[in-house]
Amino acid sequence: MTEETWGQVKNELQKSIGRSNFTNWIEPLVFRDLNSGVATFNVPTSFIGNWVSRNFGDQIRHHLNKAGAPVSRIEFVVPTSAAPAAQAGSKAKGDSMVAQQKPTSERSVAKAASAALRSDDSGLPGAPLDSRFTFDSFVVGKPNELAHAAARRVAEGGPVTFNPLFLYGGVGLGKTHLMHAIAHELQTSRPDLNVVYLSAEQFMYRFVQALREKKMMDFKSLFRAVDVLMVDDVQFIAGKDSTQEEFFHTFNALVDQNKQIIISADRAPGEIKDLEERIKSRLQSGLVVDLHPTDYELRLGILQQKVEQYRKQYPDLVLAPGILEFLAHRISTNVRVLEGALTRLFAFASLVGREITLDLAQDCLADILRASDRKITIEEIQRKVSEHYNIRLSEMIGPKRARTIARPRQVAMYLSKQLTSRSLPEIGRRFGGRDHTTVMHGVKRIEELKGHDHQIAEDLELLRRSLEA
Ligand SMILES: Nc1ncnc2c1ncn2[C@@H]1O[C@H](COP(=O)(O)OP(=O)(O)OP(=O)(O)O)[C@@H](O)[C@H]1O
Repeated sequence: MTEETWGQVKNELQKSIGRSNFTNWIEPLVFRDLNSGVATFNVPTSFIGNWVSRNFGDQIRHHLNKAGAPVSRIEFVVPTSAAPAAQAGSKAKGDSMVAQQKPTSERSVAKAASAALRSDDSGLPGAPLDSRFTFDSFVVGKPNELAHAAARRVAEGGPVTFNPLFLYGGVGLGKTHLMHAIAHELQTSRPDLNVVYLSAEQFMYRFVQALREKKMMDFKSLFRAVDVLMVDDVQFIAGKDSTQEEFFHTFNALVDQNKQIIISADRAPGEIKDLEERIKSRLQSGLVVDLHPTDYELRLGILQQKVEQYRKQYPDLVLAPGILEFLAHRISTNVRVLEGALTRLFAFASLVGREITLDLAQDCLADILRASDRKITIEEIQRKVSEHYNIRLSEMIGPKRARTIARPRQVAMYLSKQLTSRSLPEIGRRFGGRDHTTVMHGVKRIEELKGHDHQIAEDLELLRRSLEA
């Protein structure tokens, strides 16, 4: 990749993210080199690197690939001579921040936070939205239909019926996408509303900054003037006592004014460790919906949609039959990985000017395919089995011995033994600390039943297929 390509990409980025974002976040990046698919940029501070990685990483990669640079990952490096600055937290989506600097001081957190506050034109506390995350580009399938329907309802901007809307699910399953989609929709249909989206991490930075600069009143009034507040990845504030406290007050103030709140996390409120009980119960008081792991059909739908998008720019793209089915089958980790695989495949094919065949896909995605080799977890088994028999997950691992609970529990134990490499004691531990002999007994019982009880045999087959999908 040349300086010129980066120049072109910068022009594209300016169009898609707006001038202010561009000046704050993209202009400070200095292209260093491109090696084995990794594009490296110098950044003045790790805060900027983390922010860019989180908020614009996918877009930068997308435009680089479009401009013909085969980039699968982006790294941001703070040159050692640069002054130490803030660490914006460790979570960088896909792309990474290579920190070559001293640890964070509180002062630098405050500095970083003030950069964050300046990040939008309006002076409001929101973070930038990704223009690609809309309802139109969100593919709906069984695993996410409820979350999608709830998000749609909130996006209508009508009277607040459930508050908060709490969306949870594993990495890369579309929580951020749905939240941005709600924000886009509301910005168009209800421009009068003050809609604010930010991550829990950003909430904390702003809070810390306000404390240090003795501007708590400003902070409070800024957040209390919001009509719709969306906080992404709320698990981040677990264990951070004063941030939790402030979050709780903000939350209550907004709910009291009947303002809509939307929260996301990687797990259900009750399962977030080190989160105060009163916050957990507040978070549970509205509608809690989860995004289930993708199934084969949803993955295929997402891939088809991405190809359609891509075809608009590259009408000559030739895909051999069965490629998308192959990818949907083999890459079941998360949607981000699936998208990354497709982007890499397109970039590679356009670089070498070849049709995308199964061989090419296997070759160019070998590492992703290896890493995605399906690993079924006991938690997934417990969840699927509870759903199948319509019992609660807590009952599955709880003490009840009634047949209606004990049988599904034994089925889940049996499947855990069959489909994972966990030992009997390990399985016992995951089932509410049961002894390995209990697990052994459960597994044997199901083996026996399977031989003559058709219903059980059918249940097992169905569950196995859905777990391996
Ligand atoms: N149903 C879907 N249709 C289309 N794209 C999707 C869908 N689900 C996820 N994606 C895409 O997958 C990528 C990851 O999604 P997103 O960032 O929303 O995940 P997340 O649940 O917020 O993950 P994390 O826990 O890492 O924050 C995005 O590019 C998003 O557009």
